[in-house]
Amino acid sequence: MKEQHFDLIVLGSGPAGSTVATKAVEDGKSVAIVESREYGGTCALRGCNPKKVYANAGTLIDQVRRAEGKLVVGSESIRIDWENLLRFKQEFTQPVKEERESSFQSDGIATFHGNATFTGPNRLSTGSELLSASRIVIATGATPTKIDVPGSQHIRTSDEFLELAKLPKHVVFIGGGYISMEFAHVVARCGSDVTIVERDGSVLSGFDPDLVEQLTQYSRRRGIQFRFDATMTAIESDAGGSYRVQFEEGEPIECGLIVHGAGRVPNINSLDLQTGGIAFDKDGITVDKTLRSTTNEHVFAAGDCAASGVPRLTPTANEEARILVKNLFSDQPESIPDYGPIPKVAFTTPAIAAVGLSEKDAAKSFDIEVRTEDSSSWGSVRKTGDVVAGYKILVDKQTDQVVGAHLLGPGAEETINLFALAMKFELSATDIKSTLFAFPTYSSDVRRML
Ligand SMILES: Cc1cc2nc3c(=O)[nH]c(=O)nc-3n(C[C@H](O)[C@H](O)[C@H](O)COP(=O)(O)OP(=O)(O)OC[C@H]3O[C@@H](n4cnc5c(N)ncnc54)[C@H](O)[C@@H]3O)c2cc1C
Ligand SMILES: NC(=O)c1ccc[n+]([C@@H]2O[C@H](COP(=O)([O-])OP(=O)(O)OC[C@H]3O[C@@H](n4cnc5c(N)ncnc54)[C@H](O)[C@@H]3O)[C@@H](O)[C@H]2O)c1
Repeated sequence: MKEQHFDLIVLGSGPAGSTVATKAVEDGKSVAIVESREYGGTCALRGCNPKKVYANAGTLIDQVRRAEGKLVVGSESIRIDWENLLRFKQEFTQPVKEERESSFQSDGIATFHGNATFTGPNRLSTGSELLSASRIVIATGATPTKIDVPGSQHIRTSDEFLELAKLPKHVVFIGGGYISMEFAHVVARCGSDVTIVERDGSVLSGFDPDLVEQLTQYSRRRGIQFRFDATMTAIESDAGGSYRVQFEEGEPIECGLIVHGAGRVPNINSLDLQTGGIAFDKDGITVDKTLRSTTNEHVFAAGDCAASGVPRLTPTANEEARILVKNLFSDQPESIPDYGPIPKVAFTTPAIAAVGLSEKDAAKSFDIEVRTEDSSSWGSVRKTGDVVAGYKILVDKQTDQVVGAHLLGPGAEETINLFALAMKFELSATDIKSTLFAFPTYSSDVRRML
């Protein structure tokens, strides 16, 4: 088989890989991209975007039901039609699958299909082609962590959940992180029973514990059940298509579907990194600050598969790709990602959001003032019907700067970006409070929070 040579080969066509390939070809490099599944990556096909279609349905139903007898009447007849929702979601994902590869090709990028594996420090096989390049970027994303219990083959991934044609009567989510909480809020609004099984004592560990507790109570009122401190021991299936989840302690749970929400790990196992001389550990490909492999000068990594120490999210993948392109062909790579404070949002209904330090970490480094309140009774929130809301803003007393912002409630997913902006550009709490915001909006509540 004849080997094809390029200036750059990119592995993976998610946010990180796509940005790198497109920018490098604009800079006049010969570029190839290899994708093992459909072109488009997780965010566009199996993550952020399709997930948000589902979350929007949950939020819409919730808004209408909460507004019953106040803003609207007759909401009892409104429901989510799962098959219809699936079709609507496919309107967003289907064109990506079809258009992304042809868009690369029209940009002059050579596209390959297959699971890339290293056959040398700068050589790869796609299974049917041999490729080499002076630079290789690994952007292969993340994959669900292995759950090691008998019967684990019955656990469906989030990819499969997003393609589900019919929603069963009872869904169990394993793990209480982003994926489970976001999907559970939709499933509950569809009228199915939902149980979240979490090995720790609470859900959403990256968010403010007090706001998480408020959200957990509210989720219970919306029909979501929680099984905390749970150790799953086995999954049994019966011929009728139902499952029984067994635990070390407590009653088993019968259900029609079990979904994986127990975390994702770098998707690097099938790359044969040893043959490529590329160091890695459980956090992913070992990279220096410029995102170059610490052991192979031809190789860089970005996004979910790189051990860059930041949350595995689309904005961080994009930032890494932007920086990595500057370093790829430089004799002395020196650009480093400017992540700034990274906002995080779980798209539950309502959303929970955070940026900057947690209260615990902030108290270690600063003399902080904690401004916090249950804001469920504030006018902006009450106008939408009965819902939960709260905030916790951490202000450094010495500089008057916000070092952490934590929000729960309607609009939290948007308002958190104001705090990210203010923190990145070191505005003081007084600066933010002195800014006029359009009223009545959720963001105008920020002045009251400060
Ligand atoms: C259900 C879900 C919801 C999410 N929601 C959000 C959200 O709301 N906001 C947010 O910021 N983030 C969200 N994320 C995370 C976000 O999707 C990822 O952080 C982001 O996609 C990472 O981009 P990436 O380019 O590193 O990897 P990916 O987008 O995962 O792309 C990697 C690509 O590499 C391909 N690949 C893998 N191995 C090989 C190989 N050996 N050879 C060739 N190709 C290979 C894969 O098929 C894939 O297409 C969500 C994730 C999931 C699963
Ligand atoms: N809105 C968003 O930005 C968003 C949404 C979805 C996914 N994501 C990304 O995808 C990643 C994966 O999401 P996720 O929800 O799978 O993971 P997660 O890391 O958010 O949460 C995993 C949870 O599962 C628990 N757990 C692990 N093993 C378990 C077991 N055997 N039994 C019971 N509980 C167990 C953990 O204690 C943890 O609470 C996220 O970390 C994030 O990077 C982001």
